[in-house]
Amino acid sequence: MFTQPIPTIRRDGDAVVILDQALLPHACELRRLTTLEEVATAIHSMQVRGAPLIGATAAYGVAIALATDASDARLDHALTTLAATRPTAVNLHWALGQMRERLLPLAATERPAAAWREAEAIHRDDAEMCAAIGRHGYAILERLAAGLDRPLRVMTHCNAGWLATCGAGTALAPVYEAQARGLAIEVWVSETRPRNQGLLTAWELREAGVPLRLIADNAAGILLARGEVDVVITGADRVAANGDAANKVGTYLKALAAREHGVPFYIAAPFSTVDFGCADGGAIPIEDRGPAEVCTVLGLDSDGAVKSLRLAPESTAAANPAFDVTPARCITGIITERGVCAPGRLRDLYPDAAR
Ligand SMILES: CSC[C@@H](O)[C@@H](O)C(=O)COP(=O)(O)O
Repeated sequence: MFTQPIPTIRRDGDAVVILDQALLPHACELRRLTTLEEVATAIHSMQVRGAPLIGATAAYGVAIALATDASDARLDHALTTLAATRPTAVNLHWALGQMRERLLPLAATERPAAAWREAEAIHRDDAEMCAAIGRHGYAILERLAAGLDRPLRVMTHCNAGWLATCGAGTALAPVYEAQARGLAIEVWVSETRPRNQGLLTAWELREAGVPLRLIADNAAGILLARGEVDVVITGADRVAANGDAANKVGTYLKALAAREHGVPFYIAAPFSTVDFGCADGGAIPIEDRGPAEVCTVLGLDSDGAVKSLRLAPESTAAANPAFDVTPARCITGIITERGVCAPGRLRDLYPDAAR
């Protein structure tokens, strides 16, 4: 199974150590989180990011919160605090729901150890789900590559690689599987303004030796129109019951262009990203992260120091919807750990799901 070059999160006694993604790809630092408040800040500020990783981190946050006080009131406080950190990725709420369900029936004395056990299980399961998504997605790539005398060209958006999960990633898991099996592949990576998660994708692919080309977000249309993309695969932060999928802002435009030019468009996501409680994409809450991220950019100065640079004058009005919703009609299929399905057929894969 894929091994993360640096664990995105790991337990360290009664704390966790995270890879701080706020500085990547310019600086690689680990951070130890020891309190509920530190975990909540790490999620909100995107030191940890990516729907599956946010879910696992929140689960560890509950375990950290219960270390000294495992009363009902403390559990409730931890769940409420963590639930308020980010609204769109449903994995957060799914993981907190799992923790609540397991811990609430237990006596307070039993909860701390059980909380760590459950958080570690969520962590482990996510890595396994990524591996299964990789295998199912690989079958699609292998089929599309049949007969080609050049590498298969995959386009992705945002970062849905190992950095966004506890394993190989979601959208990038099939890419890593292809690399492991020797299928020639190259990846178009869009920069993903305003937080530039595409730079994280470029970083992890380059480190892994997967050929890639970084593009400005707006270059996706011309590449799809020219026939320079064989397939688009992105992750998701929440998939509604009808298959509409919320993902990083900019995904929708890629899906529209892919449809126009007859290029297959796949969403890769585990069960923890599926929300049967949302009938369609209109019910998915979209995070607005405020104007500052749009008006600034993070980079390295000529002395090699990580700096935030102002792009637009201080008083410039800006809007920053962080996600958009791709309608099911623009999605060729959803790659899950249980297999691939048409967007409207998720229930067939999860007949046992309550929510
Ligand atoms: C594997 S998570 C889904 C991704 O495709 C993507 O939208 C994402 O990384 C989440 O966004 P982020 O805002 O960086 O936490």
